[in-house]
Amino acid sequence: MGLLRNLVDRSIQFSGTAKQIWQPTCNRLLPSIYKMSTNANVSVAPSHDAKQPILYSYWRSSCSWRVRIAMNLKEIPYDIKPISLIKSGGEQHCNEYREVNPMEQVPALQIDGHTLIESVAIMHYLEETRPQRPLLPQDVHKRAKVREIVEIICSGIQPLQNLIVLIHVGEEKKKEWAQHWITRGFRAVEKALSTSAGKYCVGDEISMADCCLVPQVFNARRFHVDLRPYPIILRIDRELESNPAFRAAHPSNQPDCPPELPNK
Ligand SMILES: O=C(O)/C=C\C(=O)CC(=O)CC(=O)O
Repeated sequence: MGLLRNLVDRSIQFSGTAKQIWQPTCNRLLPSIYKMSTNANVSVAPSHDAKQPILYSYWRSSCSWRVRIAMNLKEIPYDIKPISLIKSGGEQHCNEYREVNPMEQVPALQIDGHTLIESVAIMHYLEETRPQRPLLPQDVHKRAKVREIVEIICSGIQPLQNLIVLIHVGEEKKKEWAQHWITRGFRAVEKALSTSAGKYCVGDEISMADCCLVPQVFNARRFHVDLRPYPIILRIDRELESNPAFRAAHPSNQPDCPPELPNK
């Protein structure tokens, strides 16, 4: 399996025709390969095992992605139930899903007989019930720093550039709008990191802040934000790129990722 995984991992270095042929195959293979190595069960149907958590997720929802990373880091087995935010006007708005998440957003997590919504609340629940591989530091000041970075991203950036807001802003203005709010927030994140970062956002241990940062960097790239003014953000993103828990949670490794990635 190590060899196969290595081969698939290396496919991201391919370019041109080789990439066109190999990449769709990889997109299909990766979920099962990562499933073998990270416990993330990516079957589309809900699990028959009532104890197995179900994560309602969309491949490039950054909020779903945060939770996928946290689940993978803590090695919690789970099934993914994809909710398409775009198909037929958005499956998140259908009556059945509104019962799961009245906010009509992803993620939602069914776990321990409860349905939880809101990615940060979910990460805290996981932290409190599954303390293995902690995502908050012991030191109170470091914990405050983690929460500060989480808050900047999850309250100060992402909600301003999420799908419902961009639909409201309109096709013509959405890129500039997203760039404005991401740039404003990343200035603050970079400043926070200048005193808190070690190898990762806060010191040398991966925390909730890293679970939130990496998906937000993906969004920044999607909206063509100039990331050169944020060298610490870029360094940490690069550092985490090869981490198996982060790789398995990446949009391109999700069962609902389209074979041809949309370019906007
Ligand atoms: O594929 C799409 O076009 C629709 C939805 C998204 O991107 C997800 C978001 O709303 C962005 C986010 O989670 O930050």
